Amino acid sequence: MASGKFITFEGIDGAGKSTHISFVAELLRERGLSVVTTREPGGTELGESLRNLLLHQKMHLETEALLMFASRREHLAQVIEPALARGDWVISDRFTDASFAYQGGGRKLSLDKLNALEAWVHPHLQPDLTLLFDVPLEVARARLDAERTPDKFEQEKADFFASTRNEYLRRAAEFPARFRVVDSTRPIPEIREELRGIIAAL
Ligand SMILES: Nc1ncnc2c1ncn2[C@@H]1O[C@H](COP(=O)(O)OP(=O)(O)OP(=O)(O)O)[C@@H](O)[C@H]1O
Ligand SMILES: Cc1cn([C@H]2C[C@H](O)[C@@H](COP(=O)(O)O)O2)c(=O)[nH]c1=O
Repeated sequence: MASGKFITFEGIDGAGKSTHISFVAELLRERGLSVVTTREPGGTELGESLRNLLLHQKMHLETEALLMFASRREHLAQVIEPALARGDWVISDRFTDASFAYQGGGRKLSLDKLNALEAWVHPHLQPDLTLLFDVPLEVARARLDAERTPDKFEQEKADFFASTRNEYLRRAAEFPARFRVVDSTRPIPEIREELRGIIAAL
């Protein structure tokens, strides 16, 4: 049996990543693949409870990072690892790059601590492909403002998102074999064409 692959979607809030998840899942299903879509923080019953705390309650930045990785540990054990072992493909709306970008870049938690948590929680697993939906802050903010009541992260100021975006781009440059940076300022159909090409190449 062909082994499944692990694809993650990343970007600052409002970049447009969630818009494309069902499209990519459908592209894979059209090829006869079994696909699991999930998200972080969340993806399990415990993870969704942690998500509610993480998105709405103020906490120390290290508590925030630890809870992100606690949610991830449960997610890996209950959802991601069993799916990959079955040969399914897994698409996750955010994974560990978000911790580096938000807790590391945005909140300035040391990268050493994040590297240690990553090495503890998933020493041997990395996504096969990470799609980074990249937009300037103003574009992301305008998309969010049009939409919903902001959560704890979405209420952060522009410099937080500038640092978050920079850390995402820094990681994309550090791991070019895994990342594809998608210019998400373009119209949705244009982005979909690019995604079609990326998935075909995978
Ligand atoms: N390329 C695009 N052009 C115009 N609008 C877009 C584009 N992509 C997404 N949008 C719109 O922007 C809004 C935010 O998109 P989406 O929910 O996909 O963002 P997101 O990156 O997943 O945000 P979050 O991480 O906060 O959930 C939605 O209203 C969506 O329809
Ligand atoms: C996995 C993860 C997420 N976050 C932040 C990023 C977003 O602001 C929220 C999740 O909301 P979304 O609508 O699903 O994008 O959580 C984070 O700070 N650190 C993480 O590891």
